[in-house]
Amino acid sequence: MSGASTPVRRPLGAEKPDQQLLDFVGLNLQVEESQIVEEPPRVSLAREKLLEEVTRALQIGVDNGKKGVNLVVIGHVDAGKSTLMGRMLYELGKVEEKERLANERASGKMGKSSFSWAWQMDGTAEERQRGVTMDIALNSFSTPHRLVTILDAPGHRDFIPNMISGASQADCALLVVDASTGEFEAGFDRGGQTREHLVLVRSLGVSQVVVAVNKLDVVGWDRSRYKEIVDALKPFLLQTGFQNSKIKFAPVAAMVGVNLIDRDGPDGAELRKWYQGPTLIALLDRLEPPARDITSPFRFPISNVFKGSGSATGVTGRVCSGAVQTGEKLRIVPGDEYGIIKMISYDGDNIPWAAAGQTVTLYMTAVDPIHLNVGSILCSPTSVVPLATVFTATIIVFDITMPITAGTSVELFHHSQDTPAYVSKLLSTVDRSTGKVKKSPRVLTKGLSADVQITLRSAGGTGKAYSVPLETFKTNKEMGRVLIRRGGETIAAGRWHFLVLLPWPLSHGGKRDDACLT
Ligand SMILES: Nc1nc2c(ncn2[C@@H]2O[C@H](COP(=O)(O)OP(=O)(O)OP(=O)(O)O)[C@@H](O)[C@H]2O)c(=O)[nH]1
Repeated sequence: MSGASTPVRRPLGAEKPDQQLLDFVGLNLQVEESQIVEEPPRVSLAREKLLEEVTRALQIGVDNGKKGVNLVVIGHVDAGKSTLMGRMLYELGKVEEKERLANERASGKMGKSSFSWAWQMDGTAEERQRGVTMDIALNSFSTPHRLVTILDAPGHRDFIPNMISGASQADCALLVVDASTGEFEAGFDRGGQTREHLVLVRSLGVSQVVVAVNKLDVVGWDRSRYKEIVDALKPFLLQTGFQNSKIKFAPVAAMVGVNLIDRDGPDGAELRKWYQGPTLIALLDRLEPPARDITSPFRFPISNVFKGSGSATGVTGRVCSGAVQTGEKLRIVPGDEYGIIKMISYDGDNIPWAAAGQTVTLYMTAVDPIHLNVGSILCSPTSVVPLATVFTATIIVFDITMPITAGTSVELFHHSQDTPAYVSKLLSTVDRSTGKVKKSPRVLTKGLSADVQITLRSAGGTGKAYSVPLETFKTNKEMGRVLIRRGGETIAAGRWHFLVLLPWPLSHGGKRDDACLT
């Protein structure tokens, strides 16, 4: 089973290296970390009290009443996603002038000065050398009413698995399109990532989208070009399932910082002649916070793992459901291991608890880091997420050219995990316009809705089938969504309905969701 992404470069709230440990290294007196026995922290609130406090805090919001939202930044390769985010962080005072100058100098030295803003987000040497984002970059900023966690996704089709991992942690999407001649079309045509990203995020439950029509400086702030792009995108967005009221557009130029925070100054003069609408930041400030399922059992799919200080291991992800506090013991699925939360970090601050909808880092102790993997789920020990190897799902087939038949090999994406599988049975199709059901179809073609059975393949040479921690859509929406890919192309999105569970002891605590059969 392969993890979709590499360790996060800049985890929210990542700690500085432990100075005491560094001193020991310097003196050649380093003690084995396993010898340092730390007393794990204890929980401070009873469960009812914790839920009361979480409910109250979420109602009033954090940091002077700000509500948190998770925003995935999507779009075709080179649309300007990282530049937009880098520039926005600077305009919002999240990037020091000296850091900006350092990026400008260093990118200039490499002959890549046009990427100097993107360097704020694209932190690895390889990304900077190639001028492409490869993995999800995490960052955050505040608007007057929102605390926005941003997940800057790669645009290149080779890195779609990383993009899926980012999108599955998001509540809203910021789509960046390149307005320059021919470039919008290249991204929007079949095979471009504009369409694919939009379909993917919508299938993963994202229902709000803000579109930044970028690089308008390149086309001389041509109003008709802006309108042409809005007119082309709007019907597609509606068709993909976004509601009209949840779609917003803003004309911008990320590179020169026009209409991000304001459009004052000479660079914004042309735009001011024909645009009086909101700035990009004003649109982001109105994003609706997600519905938070804090009373369901705790579920936390791990999207990144890194070494924290001392004996703790940092795991980053978005809480799908429930709430936890420091000192709580969590079960790691798959496997039989438990760990204890030593510390919780949100937007760089240590916080006492984390709840559904928040992207946080949990520093886990009392567990060997070998058991903490990208794609694993941390969950409440009293309500363990079941493991499944065969299940049925209702899928919507995307715009494919080669039909799906029984036996088709696929890659199954669930949060940050991709697993080899195959479509073992075609159960039925439903005509989406007439509602007519057809049993046992022979093939599935584009646009169909179908019930299929999916079986995970066996792990290379072991003969033992893979299993994934999942729940039916009815039990937990965020744990019940799946994307199906074949040969680097996303061919369908689905919802789990029925799990054939692994026998005890592999699936401790799991229950058949027979209600979903009806
Ligand atoms: N003229 C102009 N160029 C821009 C603007 N925004 C971005 N660019 C340029 O477009 C190129 C690509 O920008 P990136 O920010 O790396 O694009 P990206 O979408 O993050 O790319 P990937 O993440 O690799 O898909 C860079 O050379 C930027 O300088 C803009 O508003 N105007």
